[in-house]
Amino acid sequence: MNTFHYHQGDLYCEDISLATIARHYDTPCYVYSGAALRERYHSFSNALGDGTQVCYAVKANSNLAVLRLFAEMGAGFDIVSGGELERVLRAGGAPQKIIFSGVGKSADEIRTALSASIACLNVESAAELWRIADIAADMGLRAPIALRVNPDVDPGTHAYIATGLKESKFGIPMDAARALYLEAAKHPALELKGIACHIGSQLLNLAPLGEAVTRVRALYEDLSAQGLTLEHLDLGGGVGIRYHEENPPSPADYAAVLNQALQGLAVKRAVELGRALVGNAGVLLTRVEYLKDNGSKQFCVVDAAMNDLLRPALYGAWHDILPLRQDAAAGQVMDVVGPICESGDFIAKDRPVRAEAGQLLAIMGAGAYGFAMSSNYNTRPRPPEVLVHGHQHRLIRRRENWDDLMGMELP
Ligand SMILES: Cc1ncc(COP(=O)(O)O)c(C=O)c1O
Ligand SMILES: N[C@@H](CCCC[NH3+])C(=O)O
Repeated sequence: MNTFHYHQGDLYCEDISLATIARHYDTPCYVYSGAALRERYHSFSNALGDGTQVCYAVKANSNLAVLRLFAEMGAGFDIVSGGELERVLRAGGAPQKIIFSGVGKSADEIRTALSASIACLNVESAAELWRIADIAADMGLRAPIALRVNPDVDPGTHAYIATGLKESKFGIPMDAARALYLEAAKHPALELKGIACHIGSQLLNLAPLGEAVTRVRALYEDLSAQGLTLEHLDLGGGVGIRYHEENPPSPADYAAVLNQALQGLAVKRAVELGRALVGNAGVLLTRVEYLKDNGSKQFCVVDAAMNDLLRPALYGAWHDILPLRQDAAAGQVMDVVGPICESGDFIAKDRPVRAEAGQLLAIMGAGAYGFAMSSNYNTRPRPPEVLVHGHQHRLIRRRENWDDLMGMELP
């Protein structure tokens, strides 16, 4: 699907030029394609088939309108906080399709999740398991749980987003999990539902995932042999996308890896996909403020910064930058930087960009972990978010104003 494409020299999102959107909402501004969000969800859910519940990982992009769109298509949700639970419920997500991951669930978050009757809490330590059991007993309920296991595989991704190595804070080591399941099975306030696992994000090679799923299967079969039959396997998320020249796995490749590792096993499956569903459905529009020549180095200073899109500063991540008006002339090699007072505030380093002051640019691949990781650093208002459907555009979150930024009234 050609979501973002040039038409007569102008960059379009679906049937509307991004320059029209930039004029309407000003910059910086996030723009998402409704058609691309739908297409990505359907591609994955069709490839994975009926036995697999696709749970959208809310952390990637938690805009309420985006969540509603996924809820309407039948998605479940993977949440990691009470705030994300509140968002999913407000967006109309079904509680019985919500799974709650994360290493540090507070007592309040656990109580709220149990009151909402969500599908499953993915437990990341023995201490958390017994906290959940105590709270559920106190509420007179049985808590539906899975243990998130740490399969100790190297996902071959950026160290900050690898989660399934034994030195990472996530999950419970396989052997400890085996013993913990048998202990948990005796607790009257715990209902053992499944096994969960997630090895990392932006996976481009799925072999480590296949290995992890094979280890999860072995645990499942071992527990079954001991009389503990679980209902589902939650195989995490992490499918990578193309930011630059990567060759990411297709939904069919992903389904094939899971099917191969689970061949012949009749058990329900869930996946927790974030980036692969939203990453390439969104862009961040920005305007060039100044060109600056420091003698040895040229800079293109734009009005978007690390507070709007943190990925380049945090991971050295690459995002393509396209002009909204195509220009045949060759670009000049520059650093594309924002107005924030940090040398780490860059969108791109040593990038050929054809830019002049006032020109509009699109930072591509910004639909996942873009707005979701934005902040008010340097007291900058967070940008608006806009959803496109065909020629229609709709504001789905307004730009923050000074009152939003101040946070309090002085007496
Ligand atoms: C437990 C869990 N589930 C799902 C995700 C979503 O990952 P991704 O956006 O890479 O699909 C993450 C993030 O890595 C995660 O930690
Ligand atoms: N924030 C990361 C992904 C984190 C995945 C969440 N566990 C990124 O932008 O690539």
